[in-house]
Amino acid sequence: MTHEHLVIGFECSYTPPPPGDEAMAENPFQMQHMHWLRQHPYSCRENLFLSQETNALRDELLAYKKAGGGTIVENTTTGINRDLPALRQLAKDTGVHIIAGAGYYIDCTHTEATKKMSVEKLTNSIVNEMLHGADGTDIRCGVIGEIGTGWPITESEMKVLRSTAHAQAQLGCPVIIHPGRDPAAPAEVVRILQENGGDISKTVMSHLDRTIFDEGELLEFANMGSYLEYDLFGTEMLNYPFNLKVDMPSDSQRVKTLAFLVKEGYEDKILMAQDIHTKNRLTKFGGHGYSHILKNIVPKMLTRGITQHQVDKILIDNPKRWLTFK
Ligand SMILES: CCC(=O)NCCS(=O)(=O)O
Repeated sequence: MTHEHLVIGFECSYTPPPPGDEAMAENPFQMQHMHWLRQHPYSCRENLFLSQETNALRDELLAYKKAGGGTIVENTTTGINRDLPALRQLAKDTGVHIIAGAGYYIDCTHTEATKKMSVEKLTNSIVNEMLHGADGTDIRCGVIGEIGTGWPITESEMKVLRSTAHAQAQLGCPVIIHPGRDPAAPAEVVRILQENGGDISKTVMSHLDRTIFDEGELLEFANMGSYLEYDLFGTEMLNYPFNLKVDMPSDSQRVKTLAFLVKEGYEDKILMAQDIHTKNRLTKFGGHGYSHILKNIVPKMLTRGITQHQVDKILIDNPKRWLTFK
């Protein structure tokens, strides 16, 4: 899985509940609220602290391993409460390889100190997280990202993008991007990375499921050469609170889009994940858990014209190639 979170505090994305449901914001987390939480995952404060569920996460990772999973890229960057010692402990306890992410999430999580940093300083901080260790530990990150960008891209996000490209040019390492919620956002980020010496063939564009809907626009973007990541498998909701104009696709629609991209020749560029970042998605609380793709989505893909060989490319070969330093 190339885009997951295990230990994350996502309070930056808190969104007030719809009128009439205000009390849900502070309600303790309860099983009887699970349907509501699936529809409004960012409107109950307690749901945003996946980091409180270390024991459940250990069980999740053991179940993931049993389902055939070997590695998880954990994309929690500075701003959303990265906890590298906790990740190291989870990896030791379960034998699942966990690859941590370097760099910074979206603008609203940048501190004043981060906003004041020059591109050179930001580059050095990212390179340091990759080569020597992050957050005062000796734990080195294995990818840059998820690097957070909004729409429009802010000045501070622009500096982080430029420093990401400079760090990638130095290290030959994998990069993963969280684009803004506009169909034009992914291409704009790719252009900025390219102009600053980034390697697009080693860059993942995340969250395409909620970003590009038109097939022509998708092919145009695919042609720019990044990996194309569909990473919200398991998330089905009526009203997507971060952009009410967007209809969040179902898992069946996601599989249809993957089959389309495979038919168009992009099987070497597709990546998949579940981007779990709230508590309600854990199996402990009746959610789909980290094994959803392996257990439920792969069998569906095989019934929709995607071969086992192509599934292996998407789940094994493509992640391996992306994660290998040049
Ligand atoms: C930290 C998790 C994250 O950024 N997830 C993306 C959610 S969405 O923007 O695709 O809704």
